[in-house]
Formats: sequence, structure tokens, C-alpha cells
Amino acid sequence: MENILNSKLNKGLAYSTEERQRLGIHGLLPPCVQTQEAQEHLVLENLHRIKEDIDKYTYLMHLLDRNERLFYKVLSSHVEEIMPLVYTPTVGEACIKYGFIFNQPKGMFITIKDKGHIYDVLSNWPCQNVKVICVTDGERILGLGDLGAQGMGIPVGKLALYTALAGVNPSQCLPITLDVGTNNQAYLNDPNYIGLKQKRVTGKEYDDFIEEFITCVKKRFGSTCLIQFEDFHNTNAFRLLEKYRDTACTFNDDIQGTASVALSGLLTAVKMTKVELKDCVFLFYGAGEAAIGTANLIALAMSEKGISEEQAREKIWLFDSKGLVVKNRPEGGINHEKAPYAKDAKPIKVLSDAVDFVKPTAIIGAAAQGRQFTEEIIKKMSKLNKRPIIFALSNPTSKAECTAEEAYGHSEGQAVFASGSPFKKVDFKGRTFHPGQGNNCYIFPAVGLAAVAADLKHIPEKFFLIAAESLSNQVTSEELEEGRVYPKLNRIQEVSFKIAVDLVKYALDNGLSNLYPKPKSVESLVKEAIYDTKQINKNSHVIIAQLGSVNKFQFMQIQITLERSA
Ligand SMILES: O=C([O-])CC(=O)C(=O)O
Ligand SMILES: [Mg+2]
Repeated sequence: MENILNSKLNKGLAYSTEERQRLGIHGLLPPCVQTQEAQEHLVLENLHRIKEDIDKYTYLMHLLDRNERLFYKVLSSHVEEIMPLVYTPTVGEACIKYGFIFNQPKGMFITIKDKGHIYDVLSNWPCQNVKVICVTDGERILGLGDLGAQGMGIPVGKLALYTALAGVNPSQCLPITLDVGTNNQAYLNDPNYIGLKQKRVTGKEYDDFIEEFITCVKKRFGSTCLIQFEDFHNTNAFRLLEKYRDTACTFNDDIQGTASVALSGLLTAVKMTKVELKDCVFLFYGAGEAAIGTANLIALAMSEKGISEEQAREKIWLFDSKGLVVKNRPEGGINHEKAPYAKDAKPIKVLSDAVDFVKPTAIIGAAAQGRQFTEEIIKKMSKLNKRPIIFALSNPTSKAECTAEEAYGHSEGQAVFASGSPFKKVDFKGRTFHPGQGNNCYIFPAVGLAAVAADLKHIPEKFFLIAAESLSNQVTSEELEEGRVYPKLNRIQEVSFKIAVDLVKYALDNGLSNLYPKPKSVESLVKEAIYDTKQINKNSHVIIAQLGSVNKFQFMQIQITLERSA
């Protein structure tokens, strides 16, 4: 029975008659034996019958609770169709409604009330061999703001992509929400809100809590367990990255992952526009994690192409909620992260006026303010550039700075466009345009695979430059012809694999890996770490060996099942 109840083991109707007898589950299933392909087909048919995306999300999460391998088989084989249902944009709606749709826990909730006991709480997680944690404190979920503990949908969705896009074993992944309260008043008043009903804890109490969390993760799962920070507020995201980047195996996906995918898109875009990267001028709409992270990485990339980082920063402009980021502006608001980009120029408060003044080659939206790249702005960009680069990176779709249709339409088909959330292809005046999804999902799964395969100590900034270049180099000439800034999603697994291999090679050459001696073939090393989504039709002892990470209690239960069926 344990087999059917354990989603990691359960195969549903795919158990053969022999297996059913051996495992003592004969009679618990109807007699039909299905192939995994037939099951996959059925899942897709069911999905197509469901009308609302949020209901499709719930259906898929139930599948994950029931038959993990089948879930990953379906997701990894139909990325373009299914990723938007378990990830951006549907996951945003799922978080908002998490109180209604919460079913089986898929990760851990560690609250401020657990302070002093975080190690014990982490010890309750049934899998021993955790190698990747995605953690949020729910304060800035996508562009939707403070969703408190209901932000859990994000680490769950991110880790699902670690497996589906890069093949990290799901038993090695742990989604965590740190619940330090919420300042979302609607949630505090909502009887269905699933988190702590208190205002956010801040200051020293917050910092001590995070410190205990990091220390306990290292103690429980080892110092090479990768900790991906996700959807923290700006004020904490930059600080925590600086604090832990050299003492833990960690990165911030919103700062570094997004920067890497954005830079990669730009490296590809300049192949289309034929304006060299070092000659481009960038205007960021937004000056938060994604904007500053990308600006910093562009400066690093430019500096490797022969100009100093300082000269590079001269070509990068920021526009925040108070207008163009210029020195001594009366409104102030120029923090430590923005300061290197503040220019000696007059203050400008209207984005369209800033476009006139800055004359950018590329505008990059990352402010989560919705449709701010207006027809007027896109038309101005098209006058300034033969092929304007327009990236609308804010998520989910409702927060995108413009739609794909607007970008291609208002630029008469000249824009090189990418967006954080997916847009369908656009037909315009007899031509078809394929918008790129400039989402960090092209980067973080590969970083995770590299970290798991090579037992990495740290994640250096250089990783995000290498990943950006590797991703851009993998766009084929056919894809370029079709105007694609990123490789097609239906080959994202091979692309992630190659990025992971490039990262591991750099890690090995730079003393970042614990592996000794150096592996002979990096490709084989990374391949060995990859999870197989195909149904296992092997003896149960092989299943145990593959699980490898169940806890003592589960292990005993499986042994009992096997003994009974022997
Ligand atoms: O989750 C996504 O789709 C990308 C991301 O990190 C964010 O928008 O915060
Ligand atoms: Mg994020």
C-alpha cells in the first residue's frame, strides 16, 4: 500500500501485474495496466478539458502529490504548454489564492516563532539528501508585492523547474518559506490566510532569524547545499547576498539569475541589431533587484570587452519612481546600489522625456508597474534605432511594461523583444514574430545542476556571465532568423545541460568544487546527476537505491513492503 500512497514511488496504473503481486497491491488497482505514455496522454486530455489556468494549476499540483515521476515526465516533455501553468504567470494567481488551494505541503514553513529551533524544524523534512533549497520570505512575490506565507507557490514552482528543465532529482530539492509575518492588511484580515497573522518582523530580529536559518541549513544538509534566495524585498535582497555570498553556497535569483538571462538576451539582440554591446546605451525602467543586477552584469560584460566598468556605467541609465536617477536630484532616493549609475544631468520625471534625452539603444523594464512602455515610447525608440531593443521583464503578465503585440506593432516589426512572462507568437503584416521569454528559468536550473553535480562551495558572480554567454551562444542561426532571442523552450533541457557543463568547468578550474580528483569528463559527471523521468520498471531494491534519500522511517516502511512482497 505504501507504494501507492508515496508519490515518489507511485506509478498509478503503470504497475505491471507482476509488480502488483510482488508489492502486495494486487486488487487495489483496476486490472488495466497502462504505459507511462498513455498516462501522459490522459493528463494532457484532462488538462485540455479544464478551462481556467488556476484549475489546471491545482490539477497539476494534485498530480505531483500523487505520481511525482509522471508529473515531471509531462512537464519536461511539454515545457512550452505546461510551464506557464505551474510557474509564471499562473503561479502568481496561485499564490494570491493559496489559502483556498493549499492541499498537501510541498515544502517547509519556518516561522519567526521557530527561532532557536530551526535545526529541529529542518530535521522534520523526510528527505535526507537535500542539495538545493529555494527560499522566500514572501515580501516581494513576482511584481505582486507582499503575499506573506502564500508566496510558497514560488519556491515550489522554481524547484519544479530545477527538475523539469535541468534534471535535478526532486528528492534533493526543498522549497522553504520563512514566515516573519506580512504587512498585507487584506491577508491579516482574511480568515483563509495560511501564514502568521502578525506584521513583519524587521531589523536585528529578522537578521538573527536569517542567520540561524543559514547556519542550520549548513549543519543539517552540509555547507554545499545551494540556497537560492527568491522574491525577497530589495532592502533585504542586496544585503543578504553581500552577507552570505562568500560564506555559503548561495545566490539571489532576482538579482543574479534575472541579470544573466537579460544579459544573454542582449548579447543575442546585438547580433541582430549589429550594434556592438560596448556601443549600446541602456535605459532601465526600474532600479530594483532585476534592474541593478542586470546593470551590474552588463558593466562586467562590457569591461571584459575592453572598456572599464566605470566607462560602461556611463552608458547605463536608471529611471525609478522619482524619475531619472541623476546626482543631487531634489527628491533624493539614491541608495548605495543606484549611486554608481547616478549621472550629472538634469532631473527628468517623465519616462518618455527620458527616452528623448538618453537616446537609448535598449529599454529594459523591471519596475512591476504594468503598461509603461506606451505606443509613444515604442515609436520614439523606433525612430532612434533601426532595430530598437525592448525588454519588458516584469512579472506576471499584468505587470509587463508592454505586450509582444504592442512592441512589434508600434515598431512596425523592427523591435527585438523579450519579456519575463510568456507571450504567444505575433502575426504582423504577413510576418510571424517569436517573443523571447527573458525569464531566469533559463539560468537557475542550470546553476542548480552545476552545484549538485560538482558539490560547489560558492556561486561566484562570474557564473552569471558564463551562463549568459553560454545561453546566447546556443541560439541557433535558424532561431536567430526567426527573431528569437533565446533558444526554443522545447530544447531547454539540452541548453541547461550545456550551461551546467560550462559552469562546472569554470568551477573546477577555479577551486570552487569539493570534488577530488578532478573528474575526467565533466559531461559524464553532469549527466550522472540527472534524474530520469521515465517510469521505473525495475526491482524494488533498485527503487530504494534510487530514492537514496528517504528517511529512516520511510526506509523501514519500504523494507517491510518489500519483505511482505518477497
Ligand atoms: O519568477 C519569475 O518568473 C521570475 C522572477 O524571479 C520574478 O519575477 O521574481
Ligand atoms: Mg523571483
